[in-house]
Amino acid sequence: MIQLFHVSKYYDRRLALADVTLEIEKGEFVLLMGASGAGKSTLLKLLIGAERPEEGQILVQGRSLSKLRPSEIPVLRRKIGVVLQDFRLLPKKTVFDNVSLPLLVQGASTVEIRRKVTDALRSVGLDHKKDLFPPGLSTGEQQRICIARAIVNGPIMLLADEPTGNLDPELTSEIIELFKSINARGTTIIVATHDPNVLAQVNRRVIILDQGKVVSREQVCP
Ligand SMILES: Nc1ncnc2c1ncn2[C@@H]1O[C@H](COP(=O)(O)OP(=O)(O)OP(=O)(O)O)[C@@H](O)[C@H]1O
Repeated sequence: MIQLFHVSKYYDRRLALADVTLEIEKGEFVLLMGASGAGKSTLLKLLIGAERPEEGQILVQGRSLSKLRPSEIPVLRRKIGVVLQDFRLLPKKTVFDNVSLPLLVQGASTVEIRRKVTDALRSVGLDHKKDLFPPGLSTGEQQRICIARAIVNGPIMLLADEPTGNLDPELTSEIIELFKSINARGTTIIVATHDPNVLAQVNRRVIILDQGKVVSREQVCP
């Protein structure tokens, strides 16, 4: 699904990722851990084509990202759902409209939008809140809406950057359970976090970054 070969990324002359080589299989649920500044977000940005490496090669489904034409980047993005710590929901749009945004951008039909948004909202258990506005929802619910928005396109992989950063341990558990159920349906999931609560609940492979280098890529437990 994802292969990185000797990938290095610099911001100006500052090294953010150093000679990273790793592989993530289809259907894996991987945690990306490391201290602040270790390079977790940078790695996720490289995978969605938001940043480009100065050295090395990144393949997603066997295709080299460096060989994608600019017009192909949006096609790649459609295959990848992204969940961030700060929700970035539009406060004046309903839950339904927020989740439908990625489909609207692609010019999906009204019928397709209704079907896919309803499915995504059901997956996160919030279809009954579709007509509400984000400020009227709890923090955990807002994060679940973000997850619905990220999966509405049926992505091949879901990348989450500190998705539980604003949540208490109970809500963190809810979100992790949701990721597990999405992963069980076949979506590859990569979660960047330094939250030990996430590590405690996700007994899967952990890739640890330290100052831009991969220092461990253990299979913690199947
Ligand atoms: N746009 C940028 N311009 C310059 N330097 C950057 C930029 N983005 C990240 N960096 C630097 O690159 C390094 C890696 O940052 P990155 O955000 O990937 O780390 P992180 O592990 O995600 O950290 P955090 O957990 O705090 O989000 C850091 O030294 C950071 O200061």
